[in-house]
Amino acid sequence: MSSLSEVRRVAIEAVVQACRACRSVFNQLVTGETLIKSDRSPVTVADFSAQAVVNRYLATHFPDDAIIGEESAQDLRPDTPVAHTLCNKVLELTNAVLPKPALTRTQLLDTIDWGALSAGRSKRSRRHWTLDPIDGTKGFLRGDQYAVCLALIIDGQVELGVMGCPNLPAGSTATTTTAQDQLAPGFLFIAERGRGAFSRPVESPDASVPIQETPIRVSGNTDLTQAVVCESVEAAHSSHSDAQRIGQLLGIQADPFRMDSQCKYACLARGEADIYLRLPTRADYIEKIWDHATGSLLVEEAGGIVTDIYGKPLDFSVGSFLSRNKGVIASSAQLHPQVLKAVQETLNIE
Ligand SMILES: Nc1ncnc2c1ncn2[C@@H]1O[C@H](COP(=O)(O)O)[C@@H](OP(=O)(O)O)[C@H]1O
Ligand SMILES: [Mg+2]
Ligand SMILES: [Mg+2]
Ligand SMILES: [Mg+2]
Repeated sequence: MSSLSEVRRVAIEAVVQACRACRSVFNQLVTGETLIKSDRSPVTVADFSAQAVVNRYLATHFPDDAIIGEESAQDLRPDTPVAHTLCNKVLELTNAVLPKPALTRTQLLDTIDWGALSAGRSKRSRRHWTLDPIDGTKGFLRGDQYAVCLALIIDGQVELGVMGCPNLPAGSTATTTTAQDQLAPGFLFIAERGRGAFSRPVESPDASVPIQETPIRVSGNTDLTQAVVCESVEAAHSSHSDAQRIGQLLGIQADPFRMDSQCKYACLARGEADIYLRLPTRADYIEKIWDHATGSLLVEEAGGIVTDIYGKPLDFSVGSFLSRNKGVIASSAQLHPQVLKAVQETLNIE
């Protein structure tokens, strides 16, 4: 079994290289490089490539570990010109960042599907990874925020989280990304259970200078009137109207800070926002583990609390879905009881 420091090192390297693949595609994404999945959500060549990159690192270093990743290679496998073009683009992007030897087409497809192809392992193993190769694909397509999110789960608990946020500026709650932000290195966040949460640039502007990690903490603000609430840009992912009513009840003055992806958890963890609300828009939607595993550990290790709208901790022990939870409320430990009370009053939860 590898040491935790080796696991941490590989996870960081995998996320850094996946961020590199995402960045390289962003400025050149053209029609035909995005697909609409059966649930009507988008997926791009960068999502596939980032999943291939991270899975390749994990499969090479930890061949016995199971992986639950968001994407599947199903749409790249058909013997059609569209699938071939897409697959070739993913292959080019992936091989540009992975160490040699280059993957073949078949190896690429099997690497993307590594988690599913080796699913038997997850039943036997106490530990598995979960990966969202691009969380916030809609943000990525708009040129706004997105995050490459990798987490290690052992016995149903998230033990390690690494989040790459290539477009995230330093300490600004601006919702749109400037051309300058896209040129900056962005931020990478690391959380280890019991060992704290840290921030560093995704890459060093100067390869000869070692990258420094800085510990991060949630905000110490206890004045709700001054609190900043963050929520999804997409109203379909979190109810903006319920959040507005909750904000009024709490006396919050500022407009919500809307941002795509788990960058919201990162902004909370580094004290830039005070509250993250993810309020159900449909009774039948169940959150996926890869949308929350990394971000929730980051906030907890930065001193915050993450629960669902019932006040229950997120339960990562039941497969790919957070089927025992509904919505998310995250904030500093001081603010959480008041926020939870306001959420429950507004949503008529007994
Ligand atoms: N009805 C819904 N409610 C909550 N989350 C949803 C949703 N439909 C899709 N999502 C998830 O919302 C994620 C993006 O979150 P956010 O709005 O915070 O950026 C998507 O991740 P991907 O972008 O990885 O597909 C997707 O999994
Ligand atoms: Mg998606
Ligand atoms: Mg996601
Ligand atoms: Mg995704």
